[in-house]
Formats: sequence, C-alpha cells, structure tokens
Amino acid sequence: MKGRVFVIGLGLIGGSLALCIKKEHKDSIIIGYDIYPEQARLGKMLGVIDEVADDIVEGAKTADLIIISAPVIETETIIHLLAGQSLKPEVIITDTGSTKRKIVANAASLKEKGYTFIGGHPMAGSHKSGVSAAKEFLFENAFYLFTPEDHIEISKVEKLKEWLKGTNAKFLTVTPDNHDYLTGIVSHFPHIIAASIVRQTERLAEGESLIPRLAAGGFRDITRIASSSPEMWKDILLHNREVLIELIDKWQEEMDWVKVLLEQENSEGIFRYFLQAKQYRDGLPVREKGAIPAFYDLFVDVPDYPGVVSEVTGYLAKENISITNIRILETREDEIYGVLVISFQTEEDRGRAERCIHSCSSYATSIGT
Ligand SMILES: NC(=O)c1ccc[n+]([C@@H]2O[C@H](COP(=O)([O-])OP(=O)(O)OC[C@H]3O[C@@H](n4cnc5c(N)ncnc54)[C@H](O)[C@@H]3O)[C@@H](O)[C@H]2O)c1
Ligand SMILES: O=C(O)C(=O)C[C@]1(C(=O)O)C=C[C@@H](O)C=C1
Repeated sequence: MKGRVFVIGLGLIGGSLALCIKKEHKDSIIIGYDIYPEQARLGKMLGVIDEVADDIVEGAKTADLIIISAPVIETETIIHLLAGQSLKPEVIITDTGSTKRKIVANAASLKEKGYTFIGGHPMAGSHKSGVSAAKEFLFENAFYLFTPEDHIEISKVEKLKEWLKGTNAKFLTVTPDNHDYLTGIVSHFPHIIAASIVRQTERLAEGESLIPRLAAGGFRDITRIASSSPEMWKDILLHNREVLIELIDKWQEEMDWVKVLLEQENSEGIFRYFLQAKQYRDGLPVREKGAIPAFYDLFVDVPDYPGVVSEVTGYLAKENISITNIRILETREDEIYGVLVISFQTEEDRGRAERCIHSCSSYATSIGT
C-alpha cells in the first residue's frame, strides 16, 4: 500500500510497527514523532522511520494512517489534540495501548469530527523500552486485538489490517470492556505480582548481602517483567483499576489458601496445588508467540576457555544463522565445561544451528524441554 504513516510515540512498539509496515509496504513513507526528539532522531538513524515530524500537528495533517504508541494516559491527550486538527477525511487513527475502555471512550471526540478511530493492542512486547529495542518480528504469531465500535465500517478495519499485515500477527476483535478484563488477568496483574516480589525481596535483603547474589534462575524468570517501564505501567494500572482491584482480592484468597495448606502441613494439598498449576501451564500454547513467547533455545556444552563464545557464534555467522540472545549458564568453579544457551527466532534456525555446530566442532548440544 502507498501512503503516509505517522507514528506518535516512537518507542519499542511504535518502532516495531514502523518496521513491520515498511517491510510489507515498501512505498509507504513513515513519519515519526516523539516527545523526546532524540528518540525520533535515533529512529531515523536506525532506519526505523523515513522522516521526523517536528510536532504532532505537522505529522498528522498529511497522514493516511496515524498510530498512537505512547503510554495510555498520554494517548488520551493525543486523541483530543488530533480531534482539534484538520486531518485527511479518510485517515485511520489507531493506538497500541495496553488498555482499551478509557481510550475508546475518549475517542468519541474523534467520532464527533467524523474521523475513524480503531482501538488496537498488539499482545506482544518486552520489558525493554525505546526505539533502539524495536524489532520487526516482535509480533509474529502474537494476537493483535482490535476494539472497533459498531459505527466503524468493516472496510476501514480491513484496511487497517492490510496496513498491519507485516506484523504476521493473529487479528482478533473484542469489546473494550472484555479486552481490559482479559488483559487484566493475563498481563496487567502478573506485572503487579512481579514488581511486588522484587519489592519484598529488596526489603528483606537489607542486612542480608547474600540475597541479591542468590536471586538467580527462578527469581529472574518470574520477575523479568518487573524491569518494564514504570511510566507505562503507572498509566495501565490507573486505567484498569476496577478489574485489578478485583483480581487483588482473588489473589489474597489464593494466598490465604496456601497459608492454610502450610499451617495444616497438608502434604497432599500442597502437591495438588503445584500439580494443578503445572498441568495448566504446560497445556498453554508454547510454540506460538502469544500466551507464552516461543524461546527456541539451544544448549551447547563448551569447554570453559576465553574465546569459545566467539568461536561458536563465528560458525553460525558463516552459515548466516541469526541469533536473538546468548548467555552462559553459571557453572561450578571446578568444572572445565560450561553451557552456552543460544536463542533463535525460529525452530528451523535452531535446527540449522545444531547441524552447523555438529559439523564444525565436537561440542554436544541439546534442545532441552
Ligand atoms: N512494552 C510492551 O510490552 C507493550 C506491548 C503492547 C502494547 N504496549 C503499549 O504500547 C504503548 C507504547 O509502549 P512502548 O513499550 O513502546 O513504550 P516505550 O516507552 O518504548 O515508548 C513510548 C514512547 O512514547 C513517547 N511518548 C510519551 N508521551 C508522549 C507524547 N505525549 N507524545 C509523543 N510521544 C510520547 C515516549 O517518549 C516513548 O519514546 C503503550 O501504550 C503500551 O501500553 C506496550
Ligand atoms: O513480554 C513482556 O515483557 C510483556 O510484558 C509483554 C506484554 C504482556 O504482558 O504480555 C506487556 C504489555 C502489553 O500490553 C502486551 C504484552
């Protein structure tokens, strides 16, 4: 498709969408604006956008598609600002906010002016912020939720989906209320829990210097999202407070139940508690992005000597196999072998990497579970 796409808020999500749109629609022109001009300039330098707009008014007036990708309370303000502008009559305005009820309610000001607003939420992301973290494959196979109101023509929704085709996401339509209820459970509430575990640990670590050093594997897995942007999460919590207050009550009941099991030394009950959680969690779709992101990890047993990481990555580079992450599992000091964990975007890449490492070295590999 041809046209001018204006991204307001050029961070992780805005930048990633810009990359997806450019990949699919090579003739489009992507204009970016960020309240921090250095973000937009960096976006241009990284090739994420084609042009930088000096302000929202300038970028919006010639746009065919406007994507608001700022924190959700900022999004409300931007919607009202846009409603006061003279935009192209056929422009489509969408957002990427993690909440939808209040945003869609605020978009009444756009409807009054005859502009089309379709609420959107790509259900994939990261704890990282900023345009430098943008990735064109961020949304692959993830759900992309839309909340169009009844008066929105289907052809407009189809056009928006066409613009966003390069995300390779699975589009789904829900109501704004249902959206906030569902994401409250699977996204917003877990972020509160992650932050609360970290805060409790920090409090208890006072005078216990071993605590931060011991906080490894399990702690890091469950608290990764506590490193997310406080600005973004402050807005999300304020927007979805009713749903979250209810979930906190339910969580307190859950903790009371665990406390009872412990007080009773109820071995069978504790076993069943973990078994039920394991069965449900193991049944979630892990190979697809969405509920749980896909991690195509390859474990490589390597001798513990300097240069081994560049040796292995060198083999992969020669075969043009791209990696998304690499880390070394901590090993015992007396061991001469370490484990390199290399993550790939696809299962196919991981298979190629495994074959490549076998043909270039004698290192054992495993794909884990
Ligand atoms: N991070 C995620 O995992 C994720 C996933 C899906 C949706 N979202 C939603 O997408 C939106 C963007 O999140 P992100 O992760 O890209 O955050 P981010 O912090 O990486 O980017 C947001 C950008 O918006 C800019 N900004 C703030 N106020 C602005 C304003 N008034 N005008 C213009 N720019 C402004 C910030 O400077 C920043 O560069 C949020 O609404 C968030 O709820 C986030
Ligand atoms: O992977 C992460 O770090 C995320 O937190 C992504 C996540 C989520 O909760 O799943 C966060 C907020 C968004 O609105 C959508 C996705």
